[in-house]
Formats: sequence, structure tokens, C-alpha cells
Amino acid sequence: MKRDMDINSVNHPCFNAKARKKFGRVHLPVAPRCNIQCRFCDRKFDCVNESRPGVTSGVLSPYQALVYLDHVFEEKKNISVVGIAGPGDPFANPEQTMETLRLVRQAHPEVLLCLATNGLGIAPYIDELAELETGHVTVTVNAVDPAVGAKVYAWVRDGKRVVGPEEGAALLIERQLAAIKALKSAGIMVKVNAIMIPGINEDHIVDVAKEVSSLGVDIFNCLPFHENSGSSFSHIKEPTKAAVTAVRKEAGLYIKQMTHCARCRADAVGCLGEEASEGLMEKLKACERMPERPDSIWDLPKETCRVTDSTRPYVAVASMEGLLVNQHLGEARELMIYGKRDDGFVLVDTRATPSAGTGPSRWDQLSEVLTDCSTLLVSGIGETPEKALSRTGIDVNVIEGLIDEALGSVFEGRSLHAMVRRTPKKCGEECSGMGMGCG
Ligand SMILES: C[S@@+](CC[C@H](N)C(=O)[O-])C[C@H]1O[C@@H](n2cnc3c(N)ncnc32)[C@H](O)[C@@H]1O
Ligand code: SF4
Ligand code: SF4
Repeated sequence: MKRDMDINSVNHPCFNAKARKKFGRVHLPVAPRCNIQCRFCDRKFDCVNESRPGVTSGVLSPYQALVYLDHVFEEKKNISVVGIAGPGDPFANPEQTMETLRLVRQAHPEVLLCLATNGLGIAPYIDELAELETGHVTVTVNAVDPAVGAKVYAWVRDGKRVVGPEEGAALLIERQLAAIKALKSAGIMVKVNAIMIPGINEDHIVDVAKEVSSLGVDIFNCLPFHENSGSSFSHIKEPTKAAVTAVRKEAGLYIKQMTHCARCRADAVGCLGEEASEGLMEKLKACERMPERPDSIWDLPKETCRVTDSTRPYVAVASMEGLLVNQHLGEARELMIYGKRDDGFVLVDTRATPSAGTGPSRWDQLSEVLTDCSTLLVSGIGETPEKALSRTGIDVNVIEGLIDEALGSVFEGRSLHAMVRRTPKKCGEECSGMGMGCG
């Protein structure tokens, strides 16, 4: 759908408070994974009831997102910005992010493109972002001192290497500052978000403001920590309004402040603070059920492939960080769905698992979610789900080790024997369940 809108870079409702009543934004939730773990963040992929960052009603492929965008433009005539803000990090899913931006730019040359990222993985993409005329990037910088950063970040994944808090924070900060410099050199407007977390970094926010101001950042958004029962900071309370105002005032001595941030969901749409449209959330879910690409399923080399059924070309994996098969099915809130292409394995989707407490029907629901998967790789599973899934034709394997290695075996027809977990996790012994089966 072509639109006739005269949009210029000042019409971004987050970068310019004056634009916030007139212009809206839409976030396309195409990036489910994350390459770091902020201790305050808990992502939810199928939730209509919570309004906070990291939450979305669904995750879309780039093509699905383009179809969804047409529905958005039809319903909302004042959208000036198309952005990607997770629900994870855009550069933990760089292929999906860049493909989405390319598709949107091609179909809608008038729109402002925008991204929110932790900055770890953006560097290789900055030139292309500039070519696509991505006008606005937000980088979340919660610390510029690695000792403070180590309190905020649990781990950081750089390629295949996962590092702990101290080394991770130092690496992340170095990448963030370099990325900000490069973004500014490429002529892109940069906003820095800094989450103010009581008892963790509240005395450090002004240092962050000073540092990023020296790099030419355009605007600074000191965002109060949003209480989050699912995160490791579940015990921390939101900072008081007075404390946030005081920090913003001091930080304002160094850099322009944003004070109207609505702490939006990863699928937010409309003007800032506007209630989510039920109709559009239904459309988003409908788009999520469409084929991921117009030509849908990739051709697999059937003669060498254990995954011989072309209606089940994918493999579902339970993993805590996307590197290892290391999660019990009962603990997995999402499964990673992998496919094979000529150039290797590719994460095609991340799917929420049905929530606990619904009894055995939970596993029937899960098998519906996995109708296009031939195989499930987990590090533990209860007897009931194993039987329920196997009944529907899914090959369930309890293994441990690198995802890439396991996918190699599955897709190339080799045995998984060497990876089989010798002492399968017993129900309730190593997971957080009650030992009652994964009900
Ligand atoms: C969900 S993230 C997605 C983009 C990217 N991963 C990032 O961190 O910038 C969007 C923004 O929400 C913030 N956020 C996440 N959880 C939050 C919380 N509990 N309280 C306040 N801000 C939060 C992030 O720090 C980030 O600035
Ligand atoms: S980088 Fe963004 S999505 Fe990732 S854990 Fe931090 S806030 Fe959440
Ligand atoms: S979270 Fe804040 S900066 Fe991001 S879109 Fe919402 S209002 Fe704008």
C-alpha cells in the first residue's frame, strides 16, 4: 500500500516531543533473540496484557511484517516511523532485521526507519543502515564503567563465545561507544536510553550522559526501571519520580533530555501512550500464522536428509542462550526453530511454549505449535510430554551439546548417539518444576 505523506526527520515522536501528539510509530517485532542478558529484562512473546518493553503479541518474519504493516497503515493514517525494538535485540537477529528494513524501505520510501539496540552487534551493518536511510537509532547504555555494568548484565554473547558479567560489560561498553561514534559519522540521529535502576546504577546515569554527550549523541532518555517480576531484579522497586527528575536535571547540564518516553512494547503501534488496538493485535497474530516467506518452505536435499517429510522441514530446540541444547522442556518458555539452507542452519522462528498449569492438554497444544517440525532436541523431558509429542510424529531426542553439532546430525542423517544425555534430567530434580511432571 503506497501512502501519500510528507514526512521529514523531525516528525519522530520520540526524538521530538512536539511531534508526539500528531505522529505515531509502529514497532515490527521481528527480532526475538538477544545477545546479552540485562538482569532487568524479561521478554514475553505472546502477551496482550502487559505494556512494557520486551513484550509482544507475536513474532513476525520480515515478509509477515510487511503484510502486517499494510494493515497498520490502513487503520492508522499518522504513522511516520517504522521501527524495530525487539522483543530481543535487532542485531541478535541481524538477517531478519536487515531484510525487514530493506523490504519496508522498498515498499515505503517515505517512512522514517528506526532501531533500538544494545549496540553489541550493530557495527557491521552501519553502512547499509545509512544506505537504507535509517534516520534514527537508539542505543541502550546502562553503564560506561564495566564495574557498574557487571551488576546490570548477566552475560554477553559475542559470536559463539559467551562471557560473564565483568568481561561482558567491558566488551559491551567498548562496542557501544564505538557504534555511537560510527552512527554519528554516518549522519544518523542517535538517542541513548539509560535504565535507571535503584541500588544498581542510579548514581552512574549522569556519567553515562556526560560520556555519550561527548560523542555527539542527540538526545538522552533516562528511563526509570519498570518493575518486572520475571527478571532477576524482581526484588527492585521502580525509582521515585523525584529521583528520576533530579537525575534528568543534572544530566540535562550535558545533553538534551527526553522526558516523555512511554516504555513501549515491542509491538507498540500508534501515538506514544495510545492503548494497543485489539484489531491490530489480532492482525499481527494472523500474520504470524502466514507462511514465513511467499515461497514458504525451503527445498531440502531429501536424499541426504533425515528430515524427509517436506511438510516438517524444521527442528525445534530447547536452549537457554541459543548456543547449546541445555534446557528441560518443562522449563522452556520458548523453542528455537531451525531450518537448513545451502549455506548452513538458520533460525527461522522462536515459538512460545504453552504455559504450565493446563494439564496434559499443554502437550497437545505444543504439538500443534510444532506441526512443521520433525524433531525436538531437549536436555530433559517428562514421560507425559514425550509420549504426547511422539504420538504426533515428532522425533524427541534428549541430548546435550552444541546446537550446530546436533543440527548437523539431524539434517545430515547421522546418529545423535554421541550427544545423548547419559543421565537424563529427572523431573523436578534440576528444573524449577515441582517434580509433578511438566504439567
Ligand atoms: C526491550 S528493549 C529492545 C531493544 C534492545 N534490545 C535494547 O535493549 O535497546 C527496548 C528498551 O526497553 C528497555 N527495557 C527493557 N526492560 C526494561 C525494564 N524492566 N524497565 C525499563 N526499561 C526496560 C531496554 O533497556 C531498551 O532500552
Ligand atoms: S538488550 Fe534489550 S532485549 Fe536484550 S536483555 Fe537487554 S533489554 Fe532485553
Ligand atoms: S520506548 Fe520510548 S523511545 Fe521507544 S518508542 Fe516508546 S516512547 Fe519512543
